[in-house]
Amino acid sequence: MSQISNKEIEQTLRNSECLISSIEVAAAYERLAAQLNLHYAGLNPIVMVVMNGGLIPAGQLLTHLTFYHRMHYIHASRYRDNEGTNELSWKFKPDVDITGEHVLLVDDIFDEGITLKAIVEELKKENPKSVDCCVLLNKVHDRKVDDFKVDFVGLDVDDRYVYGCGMDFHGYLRHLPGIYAIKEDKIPE
Ligand SMILES: O=P(O)(O)OC[C@H]1O[C@H](OP(=O)(O)OP(=O)(O)O)[C@H](O)[C@@H]1O
Ligand code: HPA
Repeated sequence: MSQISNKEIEQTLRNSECLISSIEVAAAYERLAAQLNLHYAGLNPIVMVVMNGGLIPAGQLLTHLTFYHRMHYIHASRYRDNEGTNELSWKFKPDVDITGEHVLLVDDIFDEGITLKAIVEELKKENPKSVDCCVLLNKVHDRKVDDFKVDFVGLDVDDRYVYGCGMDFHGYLRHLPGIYAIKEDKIPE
């Protein structure tokens, strides 16, 4: 992803509105961690971070976990092929044997679900004991992939392009501690 100027980023921040505050996000991590702590108590799972977006949610969640776990990462991204269909491009497949293991995927957002559905399908080929998905955000719309649901959701978010908490605006602003979107009247035509 190519660089954009600091001026453009500052303009973006001025045109942004906060949809979910850092306080609400922090509370969501605590709620999610409480659910995960109940579910995984004694199960000794592998927590697999879906890079890049899952990095910050996982980092925040992991400090609240009370069950023993190992941490790995996976890197896959959606792209549109020449036919306009969504494909998943693998950048890093985990180099860990997950056969017979409980696996918890952690990502930032469940949008259409293309990414997590494809990752889960791929991981299931290795016969893990379980594969579950935890996301900070669920984007609310009716364009989800068929026959797939995530298991642990922090918060619902409106059907807008959002950034912060791991999610990027042209590769930037993943570090923002709340969830932001461009103000409706500032979205370019
Ligand atoms: O539910 P979906 O419609 O599949 O979209 C969600 C996925 O898209 C984003 O990743 P992206 O491929 O943009 O890469 P990134 O993690 O590097 O931002 C996000 O981090 C999720 O993994
Ligand atoms: O709204 C979004 N923001 C950032 N990355 C994303 N990937 C899917 N949806 C989004």
